[in-house]
Amino acid sequence: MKVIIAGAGAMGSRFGIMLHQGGNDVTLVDGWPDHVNAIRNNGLKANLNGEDITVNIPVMLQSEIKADEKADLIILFTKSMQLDKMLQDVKPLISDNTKILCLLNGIGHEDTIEKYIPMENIFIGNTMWTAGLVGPGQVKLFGNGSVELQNLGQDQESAAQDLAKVLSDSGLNAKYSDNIHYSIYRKACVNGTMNCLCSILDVNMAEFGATKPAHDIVVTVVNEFAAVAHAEGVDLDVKEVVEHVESCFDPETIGKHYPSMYQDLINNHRLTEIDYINGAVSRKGKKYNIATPYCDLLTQLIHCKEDILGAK
Ligand SMILES: NC(=O)C1=CN([C@@H]2O[C@H](COP(=O)(O)OP(=O)(O)OC[C@H]3O[C@@H](n4cnc5c(N)ncnc54)[C@H](OP(=O)(O)O)[C@@H]3O)[C@@H](O)[C@H]2O)C=CC1
Ligand SMILES: CC(C)(CO)C(=O)C(=O)O
Repeated sequence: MKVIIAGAGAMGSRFGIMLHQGGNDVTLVDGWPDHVNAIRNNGLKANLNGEDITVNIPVMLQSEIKADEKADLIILFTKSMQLDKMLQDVKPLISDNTKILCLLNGIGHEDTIEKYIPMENIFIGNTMWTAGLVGPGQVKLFGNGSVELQNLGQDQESAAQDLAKVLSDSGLNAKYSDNIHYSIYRKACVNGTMNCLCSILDVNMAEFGATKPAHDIVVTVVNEFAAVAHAEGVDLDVKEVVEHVESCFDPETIGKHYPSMYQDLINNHRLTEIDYINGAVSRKGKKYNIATPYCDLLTQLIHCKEDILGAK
């Protein structure tokens, strides 16, 4: 299958490597010249569960995209803020049959994708895989993960099942979800707690989980997400979601991971996706007249930290 990874940072590199190793014809597309040049000149270097590997995968800058080769599948892995621009740039690679899979963290990306792609070709989901960008052309990948996905268009369930199989055949452990909006809110609860709190407190997920107030904070934030989700017709099982969030504390699984927001803000002084996670819940709370004080404060604290660190 001809797969384009649109946004080949940490996660795009992980999916690119695994799909390439699984026998797919993968091309990476990214907007960061140093990263693209490093991969082109030296291969994509990864520390995969402790083993150093180099993988040679074709790579191009968004500005180098040509219309001569159409993709079967485009996996979107930009940061939320870059999604619209990436969709505009990959247009030449899209035919009537090209499927688009969005696995970004955050809520509401389908509103952006629908502007460019017909509904029957859109598939959305989320992932518990992790990845870290060490520097241009270099990633660190450890632990296990999973993917959940579903079709947005009607009558596309079998296409979504096929897509899950393509990912699973490459070890990505993907499942069809019959209620992807539930799964997306459930994952957003993980990001709405772990990403901002680890960044503010300067800790990894296991270290946050070991603090006494961690459980109460997680419960309060998840309840705010659940209230807003309910107003949108998605009924979260709060107890189950809290358990899912707290499973990330385990140092034997992904507890030692510093969430992607930490990597952006603390390591690289880059702007964060907070407005698509807790910030989205705050905005929706205002729309539905639901109080979301923890999400409001966490969003503002992350914006304070972006200002303090001069994030760009
Ligand atoms: N990392 C993780 O463990 C996980 C991340 N996610 C989600 O996946 C999506 C992609 O995240 P992730 O792979 O972490 O994103 P990355 O920050 O690693 O990469 C995203 C893009 O940011 C740009 N970029 C990153 N670092 C630099 C830098 N130092 N200098 C210049 N440009 C840079 C590059 O694009 P450009 O130059 O075009 O701006 C890159 O394609 C997000 O929605 C994230 O929340 C989901 C699960 C886990
Ligand atoms: C790994 C995980 C689940 C942590 O919140 C994540 O999605 C991220 O790092 O953004």
